[in-house]
Amino acid sequence: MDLVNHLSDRLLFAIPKKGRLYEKAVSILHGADIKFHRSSRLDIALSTSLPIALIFLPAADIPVFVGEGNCDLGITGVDQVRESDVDVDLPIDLQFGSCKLQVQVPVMGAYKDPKQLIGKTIVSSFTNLASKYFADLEGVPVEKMTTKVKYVGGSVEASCALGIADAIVDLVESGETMRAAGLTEIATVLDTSAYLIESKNTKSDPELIETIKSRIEGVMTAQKYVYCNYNAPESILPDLLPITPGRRAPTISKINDEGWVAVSAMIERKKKGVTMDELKRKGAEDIMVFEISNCRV
Ligand SMILES: Nc1ncnc2c1ncn2[C@@H]1O[C@H](COP(=O)(O)OP(=O)(O)OP(=O)(O)O)[C@@H](O)[C@H]1O
Ligand SMILES: O=P(O)(O)OC[C@H]1O[C@H](OP(=O)(O)OP(=O)(O)O)[C@H](O)[C@@H]1O
Repeated sequence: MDLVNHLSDRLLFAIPKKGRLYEKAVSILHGADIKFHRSSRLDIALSTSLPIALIFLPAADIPVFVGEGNCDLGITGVDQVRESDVDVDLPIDLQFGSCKLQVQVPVMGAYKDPKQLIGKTIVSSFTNLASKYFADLEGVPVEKMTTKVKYVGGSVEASCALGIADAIVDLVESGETMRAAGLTEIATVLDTSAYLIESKNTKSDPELIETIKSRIEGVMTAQKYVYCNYNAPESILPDLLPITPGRRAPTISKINDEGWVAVSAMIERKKKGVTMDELKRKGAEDIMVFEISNCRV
């Protein structure tokens, strides 16, 4: 099939083809009802529900494709955007892929402060960010700094033990990889998470871009909130409504029981246990919580 000929009037959306961001990025597409079928080994998939072509690319290449306008939208880590130094918009924090880019040194070694690494050798997959960090520490432009920054594409954490680095700059989430390699962090270069990124040079239909963004925002909201419903005597509503104020306001409905009402409101998922406890304590009954599979707010 000549896929490229089908792309001209489609919005191009770059998605990580593998690695840490792949599954969650695809689950956001599903949540946003962007349907597609990806044939095995094919890096382009046409959406069957919207005029979108999904382009599966390495997370590290996505900022450049979006920055140069080859793709209209993308999903990747802020770390990759900053490393590529491209000018793109970052409209939505997708609330996954959170980690820190950190300076790491051998636990038993002499280095306790990043300034002690000036003039030493640093290994990283993020050579631009690492270079800028150490140039700032030295107070000179990157071209004039004495610290050497070398590129390694993977297993960066082995570099100190192998004797090719005094320190590394690498991503840390749980810290397991770092600790297993006998390293500890002494500074943070960047906090990162996955974002929807948007080209500043897109020629795609602005309405379609707004639709996609609004759907993805809906997925984010559906993940953040659950729907809470309870019955209560109308007389105690002043005690209960401050616990469930809703995003805009709670819905209050009459029920077929004199003096009683039903209340429903979106509540924050992470507070649902505490919210239900408090409602019960203050006199609410029949308290139920439902998943929100999707929404527009
Ligand atoms: N341990 C982690 N926890 C959370 N997010 C991470 C972690 N490691 C990487 N990321 C995020 O995922 C992005 C892609 O990292 P990943 O290691 O999956 O890269 P990859 O090179 O595309 O895949 P692979 O390592 O399989 O070759 C990173 O730029 C970062 O934003
Ligand atoms: O703090 P942790 O939870 O251990 O995560 C950190 C590790 O995750 C990433 O690598 P990944 O496992 O994706 O493989 P890679 O080294 O091949 O990039 C990163 O490069 C670290 O090595």
